[in-house]
Amino acid sequence: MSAVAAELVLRDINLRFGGIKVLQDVSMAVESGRIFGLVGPNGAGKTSLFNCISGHYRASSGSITIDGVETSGKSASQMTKFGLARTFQHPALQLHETVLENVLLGAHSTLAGGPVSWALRMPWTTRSEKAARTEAAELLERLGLGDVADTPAGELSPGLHKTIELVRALLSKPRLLLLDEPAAGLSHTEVEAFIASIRGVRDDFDLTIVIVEHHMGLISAVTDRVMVLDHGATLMEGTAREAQSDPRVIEAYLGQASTAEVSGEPAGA
Ligand SMILES: Nc1ncnc2c1ncn2[C@@H]1O[C@H](COP(=O)(O)OP(=O)(O)OP(=O)(O)O)[C@@H](O)[C@H]1O
Repeated sequence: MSAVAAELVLRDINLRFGGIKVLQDVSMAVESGRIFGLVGPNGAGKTSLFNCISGHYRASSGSITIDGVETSGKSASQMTKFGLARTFQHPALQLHETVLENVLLGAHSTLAGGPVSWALRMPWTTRSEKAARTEAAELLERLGLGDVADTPAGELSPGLHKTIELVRALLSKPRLLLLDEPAAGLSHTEVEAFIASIRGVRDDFDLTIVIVEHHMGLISAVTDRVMVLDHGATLMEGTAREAQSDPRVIEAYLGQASTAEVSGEPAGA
């Protein structure tokens, strides 16, 4: 598989848990190299859709393809081989380990050999691990974490935890990157830094990116297109600007306790 940004196509995705319909006939197409936003009120089904794409959930029906190859039904670890990496709403880090060690957890899918040769520390494994360390250190530098590479992750802010997760995802050399609420818990300055860097990351690493996010300022600044989900179904698709002025979207958000989300104010900044 060539290392070119992936094309992602979803057709009629349905997801049910018992009698609950979490996703209903959701379709979307993300062209290679685009940054695509997935927005909608709380409980709309955004993370569930991510989970279907990343193999953490199995869709009840529908098709998911990456560069035309069917991937629905594949496990999360198999999806890594299709060039997919993701971050989570709540980063799962080893807080006592250093930033570098946490990032290296993302390198296993690209290390030579397997668990047996890693445990026996065979020469090719050691070489590969050394290369991963160098690459991780370079990536940390590139994303502004070079100075804290040897600091325990627990000593850093929640915003920097998100960056560690992003670096970890990039280390697996993805072609398709799913970011689940990258701005949640970030300060205003950290959100601005993320906005300033994400398009460069997309270009430098030749990625297609899908972002779930409530922060409409961020979505407007970085996405090419967005899809709005509500109650598990597609409400509209278009540019972020079109979404923000769409009466259906405004109404869906007005049903929520806070209307700040659609007006572009940061959530929790
Ligand atoms: N494993 C599961 N079992 C049962 N219901 C689930 C499961 N996962 C998600 N759901 C339900 O699916 C619906 C959509 O949840 P989801 O987390 O995908 O929404 P979301 O749009 O990401 O919300 P938020 O913006 O608050 O993160 C919710 O009603 C949720 O309770």
